Amino acid sequence: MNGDARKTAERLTYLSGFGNEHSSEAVTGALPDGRNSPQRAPLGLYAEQLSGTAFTEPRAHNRRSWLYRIRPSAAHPAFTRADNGTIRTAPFTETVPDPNRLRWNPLPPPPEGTDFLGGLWTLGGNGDATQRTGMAVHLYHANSSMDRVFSDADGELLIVPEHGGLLLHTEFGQLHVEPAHIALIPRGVRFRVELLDASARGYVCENYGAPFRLPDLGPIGANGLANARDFRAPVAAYEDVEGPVEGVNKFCGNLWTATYDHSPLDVVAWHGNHVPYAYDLRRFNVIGTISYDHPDPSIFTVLTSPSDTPGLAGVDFVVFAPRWLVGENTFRPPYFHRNVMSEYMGLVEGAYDAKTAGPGGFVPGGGSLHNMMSAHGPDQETFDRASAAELRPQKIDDGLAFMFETRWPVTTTAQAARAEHLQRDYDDVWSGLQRHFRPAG
Ligand SMILES: O=C(O)Cc1cc(O)ccc1O
Ligand SMILES: [Fe+2]
Repeated sequence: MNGDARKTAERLTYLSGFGNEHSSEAVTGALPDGRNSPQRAPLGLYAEQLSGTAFTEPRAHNRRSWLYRIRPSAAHPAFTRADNGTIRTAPFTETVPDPNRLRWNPLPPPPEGTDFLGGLWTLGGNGDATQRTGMAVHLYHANSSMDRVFSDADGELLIVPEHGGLLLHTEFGQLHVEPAHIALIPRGVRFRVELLDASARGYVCENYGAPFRLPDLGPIGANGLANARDFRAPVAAYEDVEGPVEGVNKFCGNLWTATYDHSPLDVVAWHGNHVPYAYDLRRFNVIGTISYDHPDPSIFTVLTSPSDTPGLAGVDFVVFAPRWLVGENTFRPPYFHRNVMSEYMGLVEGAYDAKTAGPGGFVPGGGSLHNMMSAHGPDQETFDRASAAELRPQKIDDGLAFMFETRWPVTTTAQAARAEHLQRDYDDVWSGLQRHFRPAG
């Protein structure tokens, strides 16, 4: 337990909103007035732009921030290659794409002294980081805080803690996340992860494509799903540390390291819209049927990374949050289906309404992969129970599951395909489904 860090974490204040032009200064007067790059930036700081989209992308999607820092990021020696550990990056070519339904138990505990970066373990993904397409699914299990600073040039990181609180020290300031929260670290933003508990476990979606944004709401209207004001951006906070600090950079799939002679988390003020966020998934405004049928899970989209085809996401982040089920004459759990999209699902707490809970099932920290067109849906127990249930209004409040849903099939890494914690009997959850057909009615 890290008491001091927890106190710091609990006292943090934040800026509200998603995609705004935020601005923050840790020292009054550090932000230049009326221009981004004056001849001499205030307080002897260096001005630096960090781009999240091409300069020329449409204004509505353009992402960039201006950072005012003690030293410019350019002040570093050459990077040299470091061991990639258990991190893999797209293209994923270690195995062939698998049409089977796959499910894993949680990652086993790592050796003592494993930090967030060392504890990152790639399950699989798609696309190509050098083409800025696709995504990766990683898990993490760590028992030590980072004393190095990480940045990912390949994509943005959506962190979904399942166990253990995290204090994220980023260039933009600090963010505190606990299980049932998410953190979003944009491409290239440097950060280190301090653990608030003895260990930390969770999931990471690495998005190589367009930055995650809030989905359009269409006929839902101007409010609902994840409300922008519930996203929290950090206030500026800087480390004024002289002395060696290791910086690790993931670039086109490989880790590279350099020893800085100062902390690169030295941003005294910033403004812009390419910023990290935290969001509490319990704030998600769940919308569902108040008449009949089970709505498609797109209604639960928190964030989407669009591709070049409207409506076809590179990856959607979808949450199955506590909600009421009231559908009349309706099979209420997720239906049987074959989806053209590929679905990786994880569980933050409790149980999921399409799967029986318990050891050997879909458990917190575990995950399932239903690749495109794979036939899946409720397991036999769930089907039998829900087909016979009395359809009173029913509150689902015993779990928090999520899905990374992507337009491309997910190819697993060799370590995921061979993992000890892969459930080799997963198909059995559907094997007991009986025929009930009565041609005579
Ligand atoms: O497979 C799953 O459990 C995810 C899912 C949930 C749902 O409510 C409808 C479709 C779907 O793929
Ligand atoms: Fe599904």
